[in-house]
Amino acid sequence: TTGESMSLSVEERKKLAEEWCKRGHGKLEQVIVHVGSMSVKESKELARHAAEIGVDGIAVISPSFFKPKTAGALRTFLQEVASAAPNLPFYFYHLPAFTGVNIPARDVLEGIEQLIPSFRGVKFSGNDLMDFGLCASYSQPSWSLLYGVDEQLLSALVIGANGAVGSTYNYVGCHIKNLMSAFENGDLVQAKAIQFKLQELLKYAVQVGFDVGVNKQLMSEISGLTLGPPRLPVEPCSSAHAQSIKQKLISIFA
Ligand SMILES: CC(=O)N[C@@H]([C@@H](O)[C@H](O)[C@H](O)CO)[C@@H](O)CC(=O)C(=O)O
Repeated sequence: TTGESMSLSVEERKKLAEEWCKRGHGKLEQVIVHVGSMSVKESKELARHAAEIGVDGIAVISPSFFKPKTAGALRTFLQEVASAAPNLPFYFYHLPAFTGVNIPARDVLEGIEQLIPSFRGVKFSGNDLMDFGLCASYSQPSWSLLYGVDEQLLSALVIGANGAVGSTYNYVGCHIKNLMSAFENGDLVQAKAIQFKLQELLKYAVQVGFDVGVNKQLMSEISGLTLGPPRLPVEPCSSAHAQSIKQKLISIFA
């Protein structure tokens, strides 16, 4: 997922983007690199680098230390970053739970297509489905509306999401693909059944403790790949903790 890139150094971020491009070639439909940062200068450097290595798009989260006070200020920040890679599809990444920036995404979109000709959509990771609906009705046909609250995906699909990016899709991705296909085929009974399963899993995970460190350990336990510990201040999660969530997942999605 994207948010974790904020804990990496610029050099690490560049290296990671290069590896994703290299290893994703022929396997992934698209590689979209997050280039947001507290420093607009650093963001522009990452955007230029992303263009050089041939990514398919870039996404940007709002700075969160000195927060933009208005939608206009945030748009100007995004415009400045986009100008460093004007030919790359550009996405605004709305992640209020982590940034603490609660400016409605719809306000950020106002007139953005004039300011950023490469603008191609939003990754919307907020809970506010009215704001998401307003983004969907403002959206242009060529834009992607990627929804990022996994437990609410079906509601967002109804309102206009045409894609999904979320942390749990690292291990329930195949079920979520089925949810999306069921929705496209008008099979709401099946779509709801899958959404309810994911909600049940997340209810359990939140009860026992669920954060980025837990999610990372869970990804390791499920994939069998050693992914390493999270970076401080995120605390590592024990194997036993992740295993209990894995067992729940197996029993729910069996
Ligand atoms: C606030 C948050 O962590 N949102 C997640 C969701 O995938 C979330 O983990 C999931 O819906 C469970 O609540 C993603 O949208 C964001 C994310 O994974 C990231 O970029 O780090």
